[in-house]
Amino acid sequence: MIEVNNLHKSFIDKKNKKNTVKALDGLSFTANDGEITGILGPNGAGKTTCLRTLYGLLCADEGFATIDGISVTEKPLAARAKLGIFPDKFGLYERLTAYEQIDYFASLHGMSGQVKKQAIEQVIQDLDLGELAHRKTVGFSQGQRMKITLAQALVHQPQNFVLDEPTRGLDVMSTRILRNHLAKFKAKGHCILFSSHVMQEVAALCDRVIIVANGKLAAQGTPQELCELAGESNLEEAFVKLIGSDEGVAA
Ligand SMILES: Nc1ncnc2c1ncn2[C@@H]1O[C@H](COP(=O)(O)OP(=O)(O)OP(=O)(O)O)[C@@H](O)[C@H]1O
Repeated sequence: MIEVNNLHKSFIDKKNKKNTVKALDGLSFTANDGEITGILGPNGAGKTTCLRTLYGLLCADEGFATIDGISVTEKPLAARAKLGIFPDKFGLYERLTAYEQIDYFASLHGMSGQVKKQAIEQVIQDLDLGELAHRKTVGFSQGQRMKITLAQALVHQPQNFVLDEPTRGLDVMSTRILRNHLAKFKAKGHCILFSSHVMQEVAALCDRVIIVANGKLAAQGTPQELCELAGESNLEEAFVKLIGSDEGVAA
């Protein structure tokens, strides 16, 4: 379970240090086990800032976040051990093979010996990476890169999984593979939190949707509840009504 409580984060404009940008302004929500929770918001709403705070890349000015009850600031390593991360920007070490890349991340999570070997083989099998496993990752397609990133996020079998716009740049087949995996993790009782501004994806996948605008919670509920709340028949119209603008909306 992931809990975000009253998160505040401002950035100082590097050119004009008197200017600050408020990225998070008291954001709170919970993402439960056995559910896919979507963070939906227009460009600049604070989605990535929130997720970066969860995985310890940013430190909130105020408020706190916990992963399975563990504070991400007080016990960052213990919190990270419970978390698989699919970040907004991902790179592969192109001199390594896919297997070596996954192995490296498994080692970073403290795995070793036979346990590590079995975990790598399991994730390679689960994500159908057999043919790619011993190729160097240089030249991998976007979908292949996505799968390796997914494998390195999952190799330590985390209970919670955070993804920042995971389907960007993916074709239909890769998007379907990713969606199927998210549905499988959900069925096994994992907590999945992902950000998006693609309405169809959120409506199709999410049990609950957190709508963020200007760094705050604008509304939350099932896609159906949000439509009812806004008095609209589809999530896109409901979203526009609930945030009071159509800026940054992707259909
Ligand atoms: N390192 C930074 N320095 C300055 N401003 C930042 C920084 N990171 C984020 N911001 C600002 O904080 C606000 C929230 O940005 P964030 O990337 O969290 O939004 P987002 O909801 O993920 O947007 P998008 O959908 O466009 O990816 C924006 O105004 C952004 O310009």
